[in-house]
Amino acid sequence: MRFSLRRESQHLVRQALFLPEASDYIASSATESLSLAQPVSTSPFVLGLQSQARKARMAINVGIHEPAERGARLKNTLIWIDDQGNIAQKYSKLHLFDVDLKDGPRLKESESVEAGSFILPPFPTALGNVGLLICFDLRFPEASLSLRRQGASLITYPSAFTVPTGKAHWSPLLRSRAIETQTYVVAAAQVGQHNDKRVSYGHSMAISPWGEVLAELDGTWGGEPELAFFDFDASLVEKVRREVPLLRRTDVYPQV
Ligand SMILES: O=C(O)CNC(=O)[C@H](CS)NC(=O)CCC(=O)C(=O)O
Repeated sequence: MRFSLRRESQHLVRQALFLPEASDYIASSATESLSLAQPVSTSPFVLGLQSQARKARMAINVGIHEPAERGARLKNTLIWIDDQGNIAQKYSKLHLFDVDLKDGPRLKESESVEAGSFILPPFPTALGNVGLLICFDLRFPEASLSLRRQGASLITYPSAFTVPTGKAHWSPLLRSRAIETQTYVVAAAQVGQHNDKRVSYGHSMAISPWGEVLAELDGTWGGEPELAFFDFDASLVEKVRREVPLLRRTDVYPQV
């Protein structure tokens, strides 16, 4: 599932493409996932995207797997390829998805993945200051609030949500993160059946800092990747923050 973002000015159209978490592959076991991971610098998948970004002069945000430095582990990593094709930023998922739902699925991300250890400070792009988080990170508002405090105007959550948790939580979580941080939220999502063990909920979404759903894809895999478009407007971020100032009571609760 693909997702795109467009910004237009009088003489210039700048675009960025947002792809889901684990866009390189979704494996059916920890062992298979470990065997498929490639270093970012030599991964044909990543090199191909870098070359496309360079040709199209378009930034690409994409989730991939990479081998961890130590041991037989992976990192669940998100990279920002700039419009010159360089890997400009890299973030690894902080919160690992270990769940055991009675009616399924059971997933233990920590069996193969080593958690990241830092929040990447938001970085300037044609779409304002972008903050990177991944999928299950969506359930931890501390991370997005920290990015907001550090100046983010857009936060991405590339995802591969499960169907039951997606039905129950996906849209309210995304809208809550956008409303409480007053940032754009972009969540490109895997969709459909990957293998015997994995199905993803889909419903890629872009949400405004006011909480409005600007673009949404459905939860069905039609055999071809789909694109949704929205426009980024930096002045809307300023407007929402000016109209509804969120002054925190950090004398009462901790600042994150
Ligand atoms: O496994 C891979 O290769 C890629 N990683 C994922 O798909 C991850 C870990 S299993 N999925 C999630 O975090 C879903 C979160 C979710 O569904 C929720 O928070 O409800």
